[in-house]
Amino acid sequence: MTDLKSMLATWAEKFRPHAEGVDLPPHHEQCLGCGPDNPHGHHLQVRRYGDGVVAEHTFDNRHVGAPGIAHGGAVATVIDDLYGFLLYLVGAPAVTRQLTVDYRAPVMIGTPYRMEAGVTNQEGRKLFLAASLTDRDGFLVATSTAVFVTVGVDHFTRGTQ
Ligand SMILES: CCCCCCCCCC(=O)SCCNC(=O)CCNC(=O)[C@H](O)C(C)(C)COP(=O)(O)OP(=O)(O)OC[C@H]1O[C@@H](n2cnc3c(N)ncnc32)[C@H](O)[C@@H]1OP(=O)(O)O
Repeated sequence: MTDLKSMLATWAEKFRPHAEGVDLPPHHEQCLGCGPDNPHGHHLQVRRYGDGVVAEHTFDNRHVGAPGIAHGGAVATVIDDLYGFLLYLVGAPAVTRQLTVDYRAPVMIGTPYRMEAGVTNQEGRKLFLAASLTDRDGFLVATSTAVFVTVGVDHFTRGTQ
């Protein structure tokens, strides 16, 4: 279980400007999307790309739904986590309030995809986000939108005592 205090201790290093092209730090070691120590996780590696973020990702047999095809929930998980890296650029923690995925074509197991995400609008605490998943030929296989709402540290401490 990730210790909340140690996660918070890393925030100053995370929620700050990051250089273009450099790997962004995982949310925490056990994060389902990006944690390097989670054996069930996706181990997503994400870089800053202009005002957005980008990742190359390949789903494996742990994430299969229909034979040979990534489970839609696994795809949504990775997109949701990709959005979480935009928060470093925004400079504030936030959580997913709404997530939509338009599955335009099957996401194949063992096939590398490029994922991009960016902030389309910000209104008060609301962050409006968008993402896409394309194959090596640039064919669009999925698009997504999300609303994240910024929260204070108390959001993460609630229910942990
Ligand atoms: C940071 C380190 C970790 C990062 C990891 C990132 C990757 C993973 C991301 C996740 O998986 S997060 C986990 C899944 N999400 C949650 O557990 C969130 C559960 N929901 C909540 O805790 C609350 O609903 C939430 C904190 C999001 C909002 O509750 P609040 O009571 O603080 O706010 P409120 O409901 O009043 O909404 C705030 C504003 O957003 C607006 N809003 C809410 N839902 C909306 C929506 N769907 N569309 C547009 N606007 C929306 C709402 O109208 C309002 O606008 P105004 O401020 O203008 O009045």
